[in-house]
Parts: sequence; structure tokens; C-alpha cells
Amino acid sequence: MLNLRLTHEQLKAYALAELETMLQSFGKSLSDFPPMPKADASLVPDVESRLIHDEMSYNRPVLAAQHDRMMSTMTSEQRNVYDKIMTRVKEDKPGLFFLYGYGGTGKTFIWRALCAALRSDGEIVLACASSGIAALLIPDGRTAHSRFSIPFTIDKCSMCGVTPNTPLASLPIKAKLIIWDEAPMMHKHCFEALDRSLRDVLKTVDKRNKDIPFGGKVVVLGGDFRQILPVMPGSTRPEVVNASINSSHLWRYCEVLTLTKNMRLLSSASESDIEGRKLFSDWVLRVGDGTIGDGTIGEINDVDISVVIPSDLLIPSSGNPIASIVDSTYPNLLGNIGKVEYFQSKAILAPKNAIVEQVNDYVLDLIPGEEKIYLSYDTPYHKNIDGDVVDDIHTPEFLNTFVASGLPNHRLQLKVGASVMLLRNMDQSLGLCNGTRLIITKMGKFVLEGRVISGSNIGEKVFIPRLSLTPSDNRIPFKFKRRQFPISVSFAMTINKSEGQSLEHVGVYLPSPIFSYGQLYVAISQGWFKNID
Ligand SMILES: Nc1ncnc2c1ncn2[C@@H]1O[C@H](COP(=O)(O)OP(=O)(O)OP(=O)(O)O)[C@@H](O)[C@H]1O
Repeated sequence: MLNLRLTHEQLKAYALAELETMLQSFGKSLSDFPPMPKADASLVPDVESRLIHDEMSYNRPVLAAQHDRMMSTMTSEQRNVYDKIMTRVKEDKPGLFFLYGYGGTGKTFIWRALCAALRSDGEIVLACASSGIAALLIPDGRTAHSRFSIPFTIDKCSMCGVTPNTPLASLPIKAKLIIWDEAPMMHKHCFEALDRSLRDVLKTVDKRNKDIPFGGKVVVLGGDFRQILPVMPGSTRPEVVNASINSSHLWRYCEVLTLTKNMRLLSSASESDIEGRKLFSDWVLRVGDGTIGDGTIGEINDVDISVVIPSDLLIPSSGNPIASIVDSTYPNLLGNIGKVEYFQSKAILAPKNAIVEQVNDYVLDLIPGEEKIYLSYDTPYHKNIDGDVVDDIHTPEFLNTFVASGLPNHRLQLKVGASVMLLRNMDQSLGLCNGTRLIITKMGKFVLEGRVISGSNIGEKVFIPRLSLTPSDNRIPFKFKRRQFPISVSFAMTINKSEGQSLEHVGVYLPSPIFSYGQLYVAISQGWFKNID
């Protein structure tokens, strides 16, 4: 195609067709975004056959070989789980499972084995996870929201964007298995919305499906309830518990499968290492179970308690606690600036954003080189939440002061070599999800260049543009847009943000009490050993 010459009009037509193709795979169309022009229908491939083709175009012999390898190392406990799920799929019977296991027990290993088994046979598996960062670990995993078009504002009557007799409906109809990892962190209404939508879609195949959970599909949820439950700002503990999947009416149909053997521990080389890791891992589990602290067990731990951290895990402070935790977590920092493998597995975790910012500012000051400050452009929406009242009473200066979860700060301070984290899902195929970490390699005026240090595309060079973002925090009573790079500096991060990150060398900085056992568990279970020198 060296001599291919396209006119401006032809280029425009192909670009619109490409955009329409992408939008259709998310159940949307250019016509949903006026005043965008429409695409020429003859240039847009049939969406249904394309979606099916995409889910079946795997290298089947390669997957079959991968599957054989995995089966040969599977433990008997894992084999039991695998067989239960595969038998249900082969029998073509409905099934709802929950695969429960703490970090390192091989849940992802099971997802990979199931995907390889079915895809190498030409079957469709829809694999997703609650967060983008966990979705990257599953082969062709997507976030649950994008996979099933789950609405972001959800209630007990919500439905997903997958509706009967639409191209998107063809995928769940043909799928043999649906996998949903990190289920405990998602609100039960998301699962219930999918349940209702699948019943609706699958009743077009057989009327009886409307009375069967998830329309009769085999659905496997997975995760660890010790970790952080759905994040609901301003909610009480009972409200959060009531929002989690095991409080849903669907839970009574769920068969719980359990993995208990920590496979990450067992990959150790020496006996003494294994012993040390086991002791540490037992302590972590006792924190997760709430059976540690003040010598009490169970219910009493509902109130404020103090957990004694073993003295060999504590970092002695030289008088400046931030300097001590930075030295301990990032030894020889200046000799390793820009090195992907150095930053890949390290982070400092803290319970609150304000503390995280103090640590990040400290580390940024240590790094040599020019510092750039990027200020956001904040504008009010001209309509407020309730209708069409002009909402210009909020000045840009006032909007600049807002700090909200998932929203980059108005003032972003960066240097080449800084470790940063994406705050939005940008491009799953490039591994750019909410939570992906990068090292900044160039700072342009309109674009940042970085190298990926976490997830599926480690080492890849990527470009990050500015985006217009709206805070999703509904405690802010009006709407505004912030145009800024969707990142935050991530030498240190909040414990909530660290969930799903593959970290091995973690410093936990706790100048103020932690909110919950779940948070402490997530923080300390990130490292696989007391990796503090
Ligand atoms: N049967 C097995 N044979 C070989 N390696 C295994 C096996 N099971 C698990 N592993 C390895 O053990 C490590 C931990 O497993 P995996 O990531 O699947 O656990 P997980 O439960 O998903 O953990 P997390 O919740 O922390 O992501 C991985 O490196 C995985 O490849």
C-alpha cells in the first residue's frame, strides 16, 4: 500500500468508521455524541460478527500447549476447583461460583487455566475484573464496567447496556463462561444489574432462562473478603457490609470454592526463606481475619483497637520519619533513577492523601533535574445537577482548590524520573489502566512521555495527553471539568490505591491511625516477606 493516496474526505470517512467501530464494541455510537458526524455504514464492519470473531481469534495450538503445562503443575486443591467449574461448563448447566482465596493462592492461575482450556477449544470466555489493574492480569481481561456496560451510577433497579436483540447481546449468549475477579470490592448492585440483564438477554434463547441466576450462564466470581470492600464515601460499616456481594440475594445460589495454599510462598528457593515467609504470611492473615490486636478475637475488634507490629518489622526513625521510610523503601534512590526494574515492585503506602503528598514532595525534591509545574484548567458546567441553571457562580480559583479521589490535582509537580500512577482507564490494549504506574521520561507542553512499570506492558514507551475529567465524588454538590494529565505522583500512594498492584518491597507509613483491618491487611499483604532491611 506504499502508493496509497487518500483525499482529505476519504481520510475523514475512514477515521469516522474506525471511531464508530471502537464505539460499537462498547455499545455506543457516534450518534450518541452530537454534533459528531455519522460514519459511512458501508465502511463499518458488522459489529456482531466482529465481536464474536475477536473473542475467537486465538492461537489455539499455543493455548492448548499452555493449558497442558498449567495442568501438569496444578495442585490437587486447584485441580478440584478447576474440575468443578469445567464440569459445569461441559455439562452445559447453570452455575454460580465464588472462588475465595487470599493473595498468592493461585486465583489468577485458575483464571488463566480456564481461559486456555476453553479458548483452545474455540469457545468464548468473558473474563473481567472489578479494577483495570486486575483485569490486565487475566488474558484478554477487561473491566467489568466496560465488558458489560454497567452504569457508573448504580442502584437496585439498574440494568447493563447489554440488551436483548442487540449486537452486544451475542457475546453473553455464545459465552461458555464468565469470570469476574476482585468481586468483593464492587457494589452488589453491579452483580444484580448483570444478573437482570443476562436473564433478559438469555430469555430470547429459552424463556426459562429468565428465572435462572445470570440467565443460566456459568459465572465464577473471585476475590478475598479480607481486602477492601466497596468504597462508599460517608457510609457506615454496616452499610458497606450490606453493599458487598455476599449480602446480595444472589449469594444463596453461590457455591464457594476455596484455595488455601500460598503458591507465591512456595516458589521460594531455600527452606529458611519458606519458614520466614510462612511466619510473616500467618501474621498477615491474622490481621486480615481480625484475630490480632489487644489479644482479642472477633466481635470486640469492631471497635478501635491497636495492633502491635512485630519489632523486627519496624523501621527505626532518625528523627525525620519521612526520610527514614524513603531511605528504607528506596535504598540508593539516586543511583536508580529511571530504572524500570527498581521502581516496579516498590512503594510507600499511607492511609490518607495528605500524608501521601508529603512523602511524594519529599522524594521529588531529592531527584535532580528540572521541575515542571502543570496547572489544570478548571471550568464549571453551565448546567447544574438538577437542570439548566447556569452554574457560573464558582470561580476557576475556587474550583482549583478541589482535591478528590480519582481527580488529578490542580497543581501537578513533575520531574523526569518521577514515578506516577494513571488515574483513569485509557487504553487497555496498551496496559494503560486506572492504577498503571509509569516513569516520566519526557515532559512536553501538551504530552508526557513515560515508560510503563506495572501491569501487562512493562518497559513500553507511552504518551499521556491531558484529559477533561469530572469528579465522580457525589459529595461535591455541583459539576465541573478539570483539564489535566490524568496522573498523580506515586512514590507513595494510598493503601486503597495499592490494591491490585504487584508490589514486593513496601514501606507502610502510619503517622495517623488506619481506617480498618481491611486497609491494614491490604497494606501488609502487598509484600510477600518482611522485606525491610
Ligand atoms: N500450580 C501452580 N504452578 C506453578 N505456579 C503457580 C501455581 N499456582 C500459582 N502459581 C504461581 O504463584 C503465584 C501466585 O499465583 P496467582 O497470582 O495466581 O495468585 P492470586 O491468588 O491471583 O494472587 P493475588 O490475589 O495476589 O493476585 C504466581 O506467580 C503464579 O504463577
